[in-house]
Amino acid sequence: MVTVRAPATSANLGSGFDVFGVALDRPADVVHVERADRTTIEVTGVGSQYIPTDPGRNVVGAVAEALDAPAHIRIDKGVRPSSGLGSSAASSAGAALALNELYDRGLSREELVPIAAEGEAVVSGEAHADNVAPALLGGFTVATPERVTTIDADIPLVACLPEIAVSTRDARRVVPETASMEELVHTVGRAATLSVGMCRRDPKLVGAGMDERIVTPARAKLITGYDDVRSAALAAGADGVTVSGAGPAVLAVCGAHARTRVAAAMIEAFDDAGVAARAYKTRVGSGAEVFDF
Ligand SMILES: Nc1ncnc2c1ncn2[C@@H]1O[C@H](COP(=O)(O)OP(=O)(O)OP(=O)(O)O)[C@@H](O)[C@H]1O
Ligand SMILES: N[C@@H](CCO)C(=O)O
Repeated sequence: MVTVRAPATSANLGSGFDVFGVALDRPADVVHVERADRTTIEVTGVGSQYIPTDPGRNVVGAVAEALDAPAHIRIDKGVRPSSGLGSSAASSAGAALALNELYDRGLSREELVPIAAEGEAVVSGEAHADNVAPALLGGFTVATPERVTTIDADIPLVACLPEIAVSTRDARRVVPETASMEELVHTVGRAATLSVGMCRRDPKLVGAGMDERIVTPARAKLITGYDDVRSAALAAGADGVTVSGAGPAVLAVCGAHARTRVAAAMIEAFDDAGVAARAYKTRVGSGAEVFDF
C-alpha cells in the first residue's frame, strides 16, 4: 500500500487565470492505494457524500487509467469539494503520485502534472493544470502548456471558505470571451508584479499583483457577500484579496502577524451577509508527500 498527503491549492491568484497556483500548507487530502485487478474507489471525510465513487466520474479513476495502474483507492477528504481550494486536484495529484510509486512507473513530478490534469478534465471539462501543478510540486507554480515552473515562496495567506458551493464547470461559464487591450495590459502588469513578489517573498507585492478586472468581477457575483468580505479583509490589514480558484473560497495575502485579524474580519463579513464561513490561516506550502509504503 502507498499513502500520500496531497495539499489544497489556490489557482489563478487573480491575475494568473489558468496559469498561477500555490500549494497551501493546510488543509489536505490523504490518498491510499493498493494494487487490484480493476479500479475501485472509497471516499470518506469532508463532503464525501457529494463525491462519486464510480471510476468514470471520480477524478482518481481518470488518473488510474492514464497511468494504466488499476487499484483500490481510498480517499480521505480534508479539502471540501466545490470549494475553490483545489479539492479535485488534491485527489488527482495524490493518486498520481501514489500510483506512480505503487507501480514503480518512475515518472518525475513534472511528468505527473499532465496525468493528474486528466482528472481535472473529468469535473470541469478541461485539463487545466494550475491546481495539480502546485499540489504535486509545491510552492508558487506557473503552468503553461509547454512547461511548469515553480519557486519556493514563503507567503502567509488566509483562505476563507463560505458554506456555499460553486462548481468549476459553472464558474467557467461566466468567464468573458473577450477582453480589451487596456484590460490585457493591466493584467500583464499585475501578473508580473505578483511573480516578482513571490520571488522576493514580499506579501505587499503579491497582494498588489492579485488585482484583476476581467475574470474576477464576473466570478465574484457567484459569491454572496464577496465585495464586503474583500473590503473587510483589506481594512483588517490584508495586502490583497481575490477569488480562490473558481470560488467560493476567498484568498487574502497578508503579513503573518495580521492573519488572525484578517481571518476574523472575513468570517464576520460573510456572517453579516447571512453566510456561515470558516477560515484557514495558512501559507504557501510543499507539494504532495509520500509518507508510508
Ligand atoms: N476525488 C474527488 N475529490 C473532489 N471532488 C471530486 C472528486 N472526484 C470527483 N469530484 C467532483 O468534482 C467536483 C468538485 O471539483 P471542482 O473543481 O468543482 O471543485 P474544487 O476542486 O474545490 O475547485 P477549484 O478547482 O476551483 O479549486 C464535485 O462535483 C465533485 O463531486
Ligand atoms: N483555473 C481554474 C481553476 C479552478 O479549477 C478556474 O479558475 O476555472
